[in-house]
Amino acid sequence: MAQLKPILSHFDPIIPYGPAKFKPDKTTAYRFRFPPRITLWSFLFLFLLLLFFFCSPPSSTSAGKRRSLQNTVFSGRHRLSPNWETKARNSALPRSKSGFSVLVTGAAGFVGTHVAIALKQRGDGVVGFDNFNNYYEIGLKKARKSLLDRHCVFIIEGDINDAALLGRLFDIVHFTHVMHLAAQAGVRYAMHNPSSYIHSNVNGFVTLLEACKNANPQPSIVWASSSSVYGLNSKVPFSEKDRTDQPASLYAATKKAGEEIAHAYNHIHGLSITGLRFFTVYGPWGRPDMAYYFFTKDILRGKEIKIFEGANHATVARDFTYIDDVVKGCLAALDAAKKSTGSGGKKRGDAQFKIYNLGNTSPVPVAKLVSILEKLLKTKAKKKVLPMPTNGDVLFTHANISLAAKELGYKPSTDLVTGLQKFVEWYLGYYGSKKKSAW
Ligand SMILES: O=C(O)[C@H]1O[C@H](OP(=O)(O)OP(=O)(O)OC[C@H]2O[C@@H](n3ccc(=O)[nH]c3=O)[C@H](O)[C@@H]2O)[C@H](O)[C@@H](O)[C@@H]1O
Repeated sequence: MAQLKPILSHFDPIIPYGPAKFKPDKTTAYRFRFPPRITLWSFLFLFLLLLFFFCSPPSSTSAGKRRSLQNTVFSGRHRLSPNWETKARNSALPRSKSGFSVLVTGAAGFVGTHVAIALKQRGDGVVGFDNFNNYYEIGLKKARKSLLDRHCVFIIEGDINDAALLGRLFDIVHFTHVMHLAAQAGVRYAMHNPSSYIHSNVNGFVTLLEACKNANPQPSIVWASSSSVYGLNSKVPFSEKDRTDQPASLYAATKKAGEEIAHAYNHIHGLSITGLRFFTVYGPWGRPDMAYYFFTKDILRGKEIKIFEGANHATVARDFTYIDDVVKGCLAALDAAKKSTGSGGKKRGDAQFKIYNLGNTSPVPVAKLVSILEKLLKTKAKKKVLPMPTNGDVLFTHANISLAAKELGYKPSTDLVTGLQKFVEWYLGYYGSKKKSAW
């Protein structure tokens, strides 16, 4: 019985352990009948059964515990397809012996979809992982999933906070690499839903790193940090050596926290970790919460768009980076990632720790972005110039990419006009083919 107390207390801390001081009121007391003997025996049997269930020792290996997930159809709030394990194993198989086996988190997201397809196309095995949350239209995420299906990339619907599911996944697939792109993105949304940033970018990241740490073999990790970590840094172009201790948004703060957490896991557990600071990535299959995307939608609808400017009419500019260039940077970072050194959750030697900027090195004012869109859409925008709200935005971003160029061979080659042209073509095709007008 001594063992039972803490277990029961876990389930219902209100249940008292000592004899209950239960005083039946008179109305119930007079109706009370002593139960028949058969009922008493049934209760006793049930009680012993429960006692056996709760007191039986837990499986000695974490793998044993996870095995119980094998036949689970639901994990958290997510629905797993009945044969998800077989599908994941198959999808993770590289075409050649030297190919990677990569887990791509956030695979139904913008960058995740592109990276997963690029990896598959070059012969690597890929398993996608995404929680399909409703931060923006789920229909777009489902459409990206269909695209992944067509490229034979299997995607698990799960949350990176689901430690049991991740543990089970790492048991059945020995991933060589993890491309971690699942995150709560968006700079301004952090004002509305701050906890979602902590949930995904801090808790979720730690849960994933724990799973990687415990995996045998440990995978090498490449993950998406953000240009926003430079915050109020005014030294341009932004170099990886510049200060990143002045975040201007909670989003930036959680990405910066991610970089520090990654360092701790690298230092303690021997995980090989590479962080990539993305600079305003745009392109086909992009994110509807980003300015270039909703500007396109609003220009076509004839709806007013707001163009922010700094104090004294200072220009607001971004180092917009085209998706194909970022994908090349991601793949190069995976290729350059050295192996993790830990095993059995313990560090066996120093492991690689890297951070790279992946930008375009040519900032463009937001007003210029709008004029390019106007030309491509052959429609005049209804513009309203407003002071930049103090909700997390920074005035400008500009990447110094010499480190990524030197160590990854990273060389962005798409200018904003070319990239936006590809985006607009995709946008018109995607929403046009849905037969219902998006504008
Ligand atoms: O590079 C990054 O690290 C970040 O890039 C983007 O953040 P942001 O550059 O702010 O991109 P948008 O939200 O698309 O904004 C682009 C520009 O348009 C401006 N803007 C935005 C909205 C608006 O109504 N008007 C307007 O002028 C913003 O001030 C900003 O200068 C992404 O949303 C982040 O998830 C990402 O991490």
